[in-house]
Amino acid sequence: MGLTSGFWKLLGASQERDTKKAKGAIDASAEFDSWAAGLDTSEFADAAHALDLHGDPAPDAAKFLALAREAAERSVGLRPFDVQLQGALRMFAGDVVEMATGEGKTLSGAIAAAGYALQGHHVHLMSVNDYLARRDAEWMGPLLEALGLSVGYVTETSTREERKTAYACDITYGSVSEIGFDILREQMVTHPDNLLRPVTDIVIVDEADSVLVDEALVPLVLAGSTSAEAPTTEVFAAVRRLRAGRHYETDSERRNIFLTEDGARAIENELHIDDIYSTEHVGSTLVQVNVALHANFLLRKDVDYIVRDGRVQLINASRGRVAELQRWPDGLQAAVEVKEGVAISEAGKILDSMTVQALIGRYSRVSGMTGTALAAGNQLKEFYSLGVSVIEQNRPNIRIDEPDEVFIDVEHKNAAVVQKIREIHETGQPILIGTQDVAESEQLAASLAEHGLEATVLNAKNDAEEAEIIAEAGNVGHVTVSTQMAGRGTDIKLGGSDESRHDEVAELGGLFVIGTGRHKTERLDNQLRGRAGRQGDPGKSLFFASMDDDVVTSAIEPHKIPTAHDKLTGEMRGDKARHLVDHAQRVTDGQMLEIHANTWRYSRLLAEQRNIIADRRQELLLTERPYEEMSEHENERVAELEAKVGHEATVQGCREVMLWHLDQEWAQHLEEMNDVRESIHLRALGRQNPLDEFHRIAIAGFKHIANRAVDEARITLAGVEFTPEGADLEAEGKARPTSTWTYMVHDNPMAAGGNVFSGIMGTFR
Ligand SMILES: Nc1ncnc2c1ncn2[C@@H]1O[C@H](COP(=O)(O)OP(=O)(O)OP(=O)(O)O)[C@@H](O)[C@H]1O
Repeated sequence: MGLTSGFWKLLGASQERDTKKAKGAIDASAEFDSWAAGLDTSEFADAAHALDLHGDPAPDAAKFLALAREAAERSVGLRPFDVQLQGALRMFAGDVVEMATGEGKTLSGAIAAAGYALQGHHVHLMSVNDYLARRDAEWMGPLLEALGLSVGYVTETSTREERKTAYACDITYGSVSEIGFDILREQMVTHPDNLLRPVTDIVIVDEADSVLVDEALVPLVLAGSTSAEAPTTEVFAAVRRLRAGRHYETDSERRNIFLTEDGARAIENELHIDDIYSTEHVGSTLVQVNVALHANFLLRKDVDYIVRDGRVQLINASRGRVAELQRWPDGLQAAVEVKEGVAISEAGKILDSMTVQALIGRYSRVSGMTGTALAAGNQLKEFYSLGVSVIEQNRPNIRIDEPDEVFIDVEHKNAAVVQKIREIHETGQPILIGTQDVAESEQLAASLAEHGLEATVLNAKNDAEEAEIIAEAGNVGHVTVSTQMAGRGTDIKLGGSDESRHDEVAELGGLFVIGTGRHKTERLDNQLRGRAGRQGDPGKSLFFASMDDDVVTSAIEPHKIPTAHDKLTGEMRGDKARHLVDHAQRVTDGQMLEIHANTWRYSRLLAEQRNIIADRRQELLLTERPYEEMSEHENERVAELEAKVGHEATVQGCREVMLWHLDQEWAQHLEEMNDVRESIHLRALGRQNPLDEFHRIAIAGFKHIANRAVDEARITLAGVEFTPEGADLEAEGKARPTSTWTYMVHDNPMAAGGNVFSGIMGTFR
C-alpha cells in the first residue's frame, strides 16, 4: 500500500504543476487571438510552420494554441474549450490524458498531433477501429490542412497505393491492427519499391487504456498458407468422454485446464498408447489433448465466441464485440470448429507476429487519451513509462453514482435488475444496461420481454447496427442492453437524434446506467458509468452484484463469503457485502496486472530480437550489403551471375536470397519459441525457473540465426538462377507464400506466457 500511495502522491504533485503550466500557456494564448484571426488562409500554414515548438515549455506554445483555436473554428466550426487545449498540451508533452466521455477528445488529439507534426515528426493517430479512424481523419482533416499539414488514413479496404500515400502524410489515422499489420507486412517485402514505409515515430493512442493495457498482449499475426495441425477426431472423441473433477480440473480462474492422473490413464486407454507424457507424445498427442480440452470445456459459446453464418467468430472480451479478423491459434480454432460442427477454416503458418505492446514499443514517443486513464496509471507507468494527466471537465459532472445493490445469488440479483429496470422505465427515463457477455445480454432482454418491456440489444451479434442503436439510446423510454462499452466511441445524446428532446430527458434525470455485475477491473465499470452525465448532463449509475459473480468467486475463498441476507429478496444490506465486492475487484485487478507482467516478461525478449532482425532486414533491403556479403564469400559465383544479368539484377538477386533465408530462420525461431512456451511448465517441474529457462533457450536459438541465414544463402546462391528480375527462388522450391493474411489472437493460450498459472483464458479481461 505504501508504494502505491507514494506513487499517487507523486502523481498529484506533478499533475498540479503540469496543469498550472498548461493553463498558463492557454491564458497567454489569448494575447495572440487577434493576430491569428487576422491571418488569411494562405498565411495560416506559413505562420504555423514558422513556430518554434521545441523545448519545454516551447517558446511558441501560446501562439500555437491561438492558431489551433482559430483554425479549428474556421475549418471544422468548433472553438476548442480550454480543457481541450489542456488535453492537447499534455499529450504533446507525452502523457496519457484522462478526459471524460463527450469532452471532445477527437479535437484534442488532432491538436496534439499538429504540434508534433509542426516539430517535424510523423504522427500516427491510432483508433480502435476502421470506422473511427476514417471518421476522425475526415472530420479533423480540414483543421490539420489549414495548418499546412497533410493527413491520411488507412483502413482494411485501403489499396497499396492509398496506404503508401497515407503513410507519407504528416499525420496518419489508422486502427491499431491495420497499422500493426502494415508494419508486419513490411517484413515480407523483397524490393524497396514495395515498401509502404510507415514511420514509427510518434503515436497518439485513442482509448489508450483499452489498447495499451487490456489488449497489450494480443498478438498481431501474419500468416502464410499451409495446413495446420488440429486434434484428430480420435483425440477429440476421447476428450469429450472425460468428466470434470475426475479426469480434468480447471483452476478457479478458468484460465487453465489440466488432465488428472485418471484423465491421463483414460486418454491412454482410449488412444491405445503407453504414456502420454513420454517424449514421443508430449509434443504431439498431449498438445492435441490440451487443445481439445480447452475447446471443449473452457471456451463457451456466446461468451467467448458466437457461431454466425456457419463460422466461429471470437468475441473480443474487452470490447464485447465480434473480433472480425481474429482467431485462435490454428489447432484451437479448428478444435472449436469441430466442437460446433462447422467447416474447418483454412490454416496458416505463422510468418511473423508481434504483440500490441511490442508494436507500441517501436515508436519513439507514445501518448494517448481515454475516459479512464488514472485507474490504469500503474500499468501505463510500469509497461510504457507513461504519465497520466487528468483533465478537468468542461462542465462539472453531476452524475449520481448510487451505492451497489448486492445479493446472495445470481437469481435474486437478476430478479432485482429486472424489477429496477421496470420501475425506472415507468418514468420514461432512458436506460442503458451493461452486461458481461452476449449470453447475459440476451437472457436479460428475454426476461424484460416476458414483462412486456422491449429492449434493444447491442452486442457482438449485431454491431453493424451499433451507430443507429446508440443514436437513439438516450431517447425517452428507450431501454438498451449492451455488452462492454470500451472502444465503441459512442456518445449517447439525451433525446436521441432529436435534439429538441434533450431538455425533456434531462428533466427525467438523464440517462440511467445499470451495470448487472462489477467487472474484474474498476476501469471497465467506470467506462460504463461514463456513458451517463456527458457534458454536464444529469445522469445516474447503479451496479448490481451477487456472491455468485465471477469477480467474487475468483477472488474470495468460498468459506469467506458472507451469507447473511434478506430471505425474501436475497439482498445483502449494509456495507459489509459492498466492501467485499470492492475488495474482490481489487484482487482480480491485481491478478490481471500480475498476469500482464508475467506474460510481458516472456514476450519482451522476443520483441527485442524482432527489432534486431528488422534492422538487419532493413540493411539487406535498402543497401547493397547483400551483394557485398555474397561477393565476399562467393566471389566467383557472384561475378558469374553479374556477367549474365548485370549489376542491378545481381544486387536484387542476392537480396532476395538473403532475405528469404533470414525470414525463414526468424519464422522458425518463433515457432520453436512457441513450442518452448507451451512446454515450459513441464520444465518447471524439473525445478528450473521457467522464465530463466525460456530466456536461455531464446538467446541460444537467436544467436545463430544471422550466421545460419548467411550460410544457407551461400548454398542457395550456388544453385539458383538469376533473371533480369532477380533470383528465381521458385524454381528452387523456395517460393514465398502466394497469399498471406493477418489476424489478431485473443486469449491465446499458446502465447500467454506458458506459465501454468497465467495462461489460458481471459487474460485480457
Ligand atoms: N469545442 C467544442 N465545441 C462544441 N462542441 C464540441 C467541441 N469539441 C467537441 N464537441 C462535440 O462534442 C461531441 C463529442 O466529441 P468526441 O466524439 O470527440 O468526444 P470524445 O471525448 O471522444 O467522447 P467518447 O468518449 O464518447 O469517444 C461531438 O459531438 C463534438 O462535435
